Amino acid sequence: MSHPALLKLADAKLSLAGRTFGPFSLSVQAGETVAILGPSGAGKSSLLKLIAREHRLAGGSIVFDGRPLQQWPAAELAQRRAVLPQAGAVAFGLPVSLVVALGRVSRASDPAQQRIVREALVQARADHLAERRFDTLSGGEQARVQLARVFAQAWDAREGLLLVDEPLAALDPGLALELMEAMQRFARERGHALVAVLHDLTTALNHFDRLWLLAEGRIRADCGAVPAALPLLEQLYGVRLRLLRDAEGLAVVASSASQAAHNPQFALN
Ligand SMILES: Nc1ncnc2c1ncn2[C@@H]1O[C@H](COP(=O)(O)OP(=O)(O)OP(=O)(O)O)[C@@H](O)[C@H]1O
Repeated sequence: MSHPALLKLADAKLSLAGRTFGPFSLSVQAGETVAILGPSGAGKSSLLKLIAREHRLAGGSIVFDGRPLQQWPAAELAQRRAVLPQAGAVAFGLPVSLVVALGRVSRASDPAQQRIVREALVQARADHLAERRFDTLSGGEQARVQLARVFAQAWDAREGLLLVDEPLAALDPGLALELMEAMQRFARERGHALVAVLHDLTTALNHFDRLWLLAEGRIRADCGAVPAALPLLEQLYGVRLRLLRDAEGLAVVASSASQAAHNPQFALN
C-alpha cells in the first residue's frame, strides 16, 4: 500500500512580476530525493521558494504532511523543513557557530543546541571553521556552514523536508561528493525528503531518486533519475549528452552532436 505523500502540490501556481509559473502538480514521499533540473532562468529556484513558503501561492494547493502549507505555524514549519538558499543570498558578519545556531531559533528552549551545532558542523565538514567569522570564509566554506545550519535545523525532526538550491556549486569535486553523501545520509537516517536544485547531471543521476525537469516555468517531465532520462535531458537543455559508465556509477557530459553520433560506445541502454 502506498503512503500518502509528504508533500503534494496540486495545480500550484506562482506569479512573479506578472509572469506565471506552473501549474505544478507534484508529490514527494518521505525519504525521497528529487533533483530539480532545467536551463538557467527556467524557474527552479522559484519553485523551490514556493515549496519553502518564501513565495505566495497564486493558485492551487500545497500540502505538507497532511496540512496546507500556508496553515503551518512558522515555528512548527521551521522545525520540519530547512532551506539552503543559493550562495550569496545570505550575508552574515557573524561567527560561524552563531550562523549554525540560527537553525535552532524556532525552539523556545534548546538544551541540546551546543552539541547539535557542533555535530552539524562535523557532518558538513566545517567543524574547523567554528571560530571564524562567516563573511571571511571562502565560497565553499560558506556553503559548508550553510549546510551545517540546515542540518542543525532539521536535526531532531523526522520526515521533514530539506530544500537546497545548488548546494554543491562552490565545492571542489572531492568535497562535493563528500557533502552530497553527507546530505543523503542525514536525510535517510531521519526519513527527510531532499529536494535540490542542481546543474550537475552526474550528481542528479547518481544520487537522486527522481528528476523534475523544468523549462519556461513549467514541468516538462517528472521521471526516475535513470539513464533512460537522457533523451529528456538532451531536449531540456538542447544539447547532445554522452553517458559514461563504470562499476562505480555514471557520468554525463555535454558533447557536440557530431562527437555523439560517431561514438556508439556511449549509446544509451
Ligand atoms: N522575485 C522575483 N521577481 C521577479 N522576477 C523574478 C523573481 N525571482 C526570479 N525571477 C525571474 O524568474 C525567472 C526564473 O528565475 P529562477 O531564479 O527561478 O530561475 P532558475 O531556474 O533557478 O535559474 P538559475 O539556474 O539561473 O539559477 C527568471 O527570469 C528571473 O529573473
